[in-house]
Amino acid sequence: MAESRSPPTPDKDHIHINKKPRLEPATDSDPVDLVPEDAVQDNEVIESPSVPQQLAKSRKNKRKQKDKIPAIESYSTEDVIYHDVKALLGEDVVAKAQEGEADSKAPFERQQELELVVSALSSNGESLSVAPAPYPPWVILTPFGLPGERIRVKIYRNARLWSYADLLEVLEPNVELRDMDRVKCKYFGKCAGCQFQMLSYETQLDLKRNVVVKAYKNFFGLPASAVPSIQSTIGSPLQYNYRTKITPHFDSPQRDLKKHGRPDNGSRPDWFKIGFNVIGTRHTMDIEECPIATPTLNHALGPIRDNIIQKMESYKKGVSLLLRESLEIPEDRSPNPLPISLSSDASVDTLAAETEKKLCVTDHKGTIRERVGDKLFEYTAGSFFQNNNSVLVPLTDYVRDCIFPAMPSPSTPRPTHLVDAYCGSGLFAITLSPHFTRVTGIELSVDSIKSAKISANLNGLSPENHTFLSGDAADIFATVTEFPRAETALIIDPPRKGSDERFIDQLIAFGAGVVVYVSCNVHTQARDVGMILRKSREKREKEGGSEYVLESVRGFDLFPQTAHVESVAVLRLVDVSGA
Ligand SMILES: C[S@@+](CC[C@H](N)C(=O)[O-])C[C@H]1O[C@@H](n2cnc3c(N)ncnc32)[C@H](O)[C@@H]1O
Repeated sequence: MAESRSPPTPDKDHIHINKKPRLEPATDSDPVDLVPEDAVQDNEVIESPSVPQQLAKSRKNKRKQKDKIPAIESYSTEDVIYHDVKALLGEDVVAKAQEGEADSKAPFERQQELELVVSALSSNGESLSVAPAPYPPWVILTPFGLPGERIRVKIYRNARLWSYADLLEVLEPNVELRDMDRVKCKYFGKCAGCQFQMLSYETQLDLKRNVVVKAYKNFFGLPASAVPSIQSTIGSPLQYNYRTKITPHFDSPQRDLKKHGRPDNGSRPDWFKIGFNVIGTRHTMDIEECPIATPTLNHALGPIRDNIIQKMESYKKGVSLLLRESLEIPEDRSPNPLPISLSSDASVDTLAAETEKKLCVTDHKGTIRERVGDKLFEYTAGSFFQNNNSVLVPLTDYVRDCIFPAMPSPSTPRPTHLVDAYCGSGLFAITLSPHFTRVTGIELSVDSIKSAKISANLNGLSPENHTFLSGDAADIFATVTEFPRAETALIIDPPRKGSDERFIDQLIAFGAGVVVYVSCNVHTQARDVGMILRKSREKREKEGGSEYVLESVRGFDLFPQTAHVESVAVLRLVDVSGA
């Protein structure tokens, strides 16, 4: 899951919002080649020149564009798109285009309008369409299009081998996939938060499975035979009203206040927008409610917005707000009593959880209390915690079941010790603690480690058997030398960039019996899992003994209605000598 584990959601944190460039979709790094938004009017009608005219015109800009298009960083969003584009155009075609440097010669002008037929969806959720003849091999990425649909788009940026476009119109919808009656949000199609509201939930889960399949195909680095069949994606119990944290933002109102003043009746002027980004841009759109956020947050949003509008003059800079749901914390800080009906029936749990009083915390330093099954967590509002509470019991139960399979092989020892690397506020360490005699977690954020210790105490876990250390994940191995290695389960849950070689080298040297790798970025997960398997084999070939095998990989849906997928990979140390 992520340093900010969030997928490309409405709440991309930024405090000062002065520039308004175009954004690359779902990028991990800073956007590049940004077009000043003011230059592009959404409803501007551009007359399309003929194809030869367009090609001639674009030649003029070729050199300029090439200089501006940066190299693709491995495992970045662009790298993921590049692999999707390669699959669509064909490796040979791409190699040829790269040889002749045709990959940087975009055949389109910005703002050019085109009609396209969508071929596939990218791993980031945009539609992919191949430019029709006589254009050279080129792909156009457009949000909200679906495979098989005929769409009208407007190009807004060119990259190597592909261009980004806005969707203007769906000319022929794919009625098997698209049902606009499913859409619950009036901002859908413009807001950057959700991509999939028009799809059935089953289709969303299938698409996410496909993202995992492609990630292990493109980024694993070992033969496909080392990857078991990717299992179906496990869904979220709540598919709307699940987000327990949102961060709407607004720009500094000062310039517009000077220019336009404000309405006498104190209402919000049209130019002052409090909300999330318009897709593909850093323009803020005004959002009064967000159907994927919890009712508590939506309820709080209205008064928070009203208050900001009243005090508008006092904001000298843009602000990123924080709205985070919390259980009410008793004055004596005692644990909240368990809901009456915690049971194996998830719907009953949901009802029970709904009976607990919730409130919205807006102070980054405020304390959040959250329940996951029968465990309580306390953490600082501004620090990392998963944003979909409804899926946390299924997720932690699933990780538990992977560690303790229903039918373990007789030669596999039962884990008794748990190491939770990148533990955050101790989600896995604390929820799984009843199944282990010793638990230890490590985490870079001192604040989160403090929270993990507080939460351990809140749940009555003894500090002797439950230790939490702040530091780099790789340092954990030196502190657990007395843990029985074959009986140790290791959970890894790094940020989006994945783990690193130093950690993986020590993981291999330590040799925990089972490793569960949870990740909000399946592409870096695939890379790291490939590295673990390769290094483990090298060690076994040199020293003998056991080697890790990849037992299972499956997606988890932490963010319904968006293209984001969490992935859980399970590796077990097995004696392969007889194999
Ligand atoms: C995706 S979060 C997972 C947290 C936790 N497992 C959970 O689910 O709540 C990743 C965590 O890794 C931490 N982190 C990042 N780099 C790290 C490192 N080198 N060593 C230890 N922790 C790190 C971040 O602070 C963050 O809390």
